[in-house]
Amino acid sequence: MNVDLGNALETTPGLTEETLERLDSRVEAAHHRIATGMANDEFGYAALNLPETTDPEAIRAATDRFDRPEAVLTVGIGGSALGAATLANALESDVDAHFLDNVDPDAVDALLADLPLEDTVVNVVSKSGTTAETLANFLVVREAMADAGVDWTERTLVTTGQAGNLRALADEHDLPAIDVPDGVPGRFSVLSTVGLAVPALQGHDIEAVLAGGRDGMESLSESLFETPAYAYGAATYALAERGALTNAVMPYAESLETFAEWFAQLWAESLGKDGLGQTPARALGATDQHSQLQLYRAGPPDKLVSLIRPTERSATPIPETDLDGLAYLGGSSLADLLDAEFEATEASLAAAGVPNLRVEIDRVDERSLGELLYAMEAACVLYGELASVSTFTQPAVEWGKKAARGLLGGGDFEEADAVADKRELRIDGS
Ligand SMILES: O=P(O)(O)OC[C@H]1O[C@](O)(CO)[C@@H](O)[C@@H]1O
Repeated sequence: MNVDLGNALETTPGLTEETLERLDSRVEAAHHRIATGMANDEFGYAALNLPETTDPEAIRAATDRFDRPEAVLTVGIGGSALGAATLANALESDVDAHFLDNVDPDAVDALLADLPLEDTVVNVVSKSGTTAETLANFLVVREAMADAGVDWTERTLVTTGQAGNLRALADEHDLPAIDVPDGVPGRFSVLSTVGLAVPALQGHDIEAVLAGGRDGMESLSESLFETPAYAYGAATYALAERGALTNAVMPYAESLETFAEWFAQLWAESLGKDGLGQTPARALGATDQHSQLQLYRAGPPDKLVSLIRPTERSATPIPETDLDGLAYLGGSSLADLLDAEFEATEASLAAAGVPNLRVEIDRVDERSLGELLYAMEAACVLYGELASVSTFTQPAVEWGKKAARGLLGGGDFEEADAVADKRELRIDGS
């Protein structure tokens, strides 16, 4: 993996090599804080030890009993789903992976109607074991299994903490249960039991994913000039300090579209604190050149664009044609076209003075994905150290949870009362 900061120099907002040199002394201090946190397995920093502390055999001990199912349905939300979804949606498998990470009844009903429940493993994941969406969806899925004549206790795998409703359920029904790692917030848990059970069920090489994580771990150093993850974290931080309050993450690979969604939680939930943060916008190349690029290039100078691509991809030749004006495409490949568009978009943004960072991985495979995911986690931790925010907590999400629970009669919460006080200014349509 490599990171190229060249298109963030002399842009608006922009950096200089002197800025980065000065920042590197702060990166050194932040690295020592990170290294100490890792050495002591401190809350949050423990996530950066996962390539070493995750035991693939413990995962396989729980998943191997489900001999190559037709499908895996993960019931979880946020970090309990997005890591596994990133890996499942990036890698090919003949085991279909589905994710219920929302409580939209139409979507849930449609998915359950299509799933071969008799040959589906239901993978219920919740660190806390109390998340309303996850537990509600599980109850609905369990009833659908019963209605289909499927013994849910034979088709359900639980990944959860040592306490909580899911742990109690697993104990009561003797379900295969995998422990979530201690001290690791959900958004940092992809390189653990939380993110790797689905790839294991799909037959992917989870040891290679962890090896990629180790590649990222071994690259950590005292200098941003020697560590791609720190280069990315330091540059995004410094650009935010100069006004780039949006980070448009634009992978040029369909297989990395879900990665942008995973990144969005990691970046927003970790860094959005105390009035600070950098809004992750999800985009996809080349598609969003025909959608959001107009804003990125000609809108307010308040953003950076992260352009991500694999350097190796399949070719898919474009047939020769005598169609007027299109002959130039013939004989090239779709890969040639996509890479040309990547480089053209990069140059277009630079020409307009819009800072953009290039992140390249060798290919979209287990090891490269493991390194990319680890690197972005390390980049996020470094950014949080430089910004002096509490990277590993997410207190702001609790208000809404209490309000929703109160509205459903799940307790007496003043937040629910506040919902009733909503100011109205309605304009009614037809
Ligand atoms: O794994 P759990 O405890 O169900 O939490 C799911 C998600 O909800 C959050 O706690 C936010 O509400 C995320 O941080 C987490 O990834």
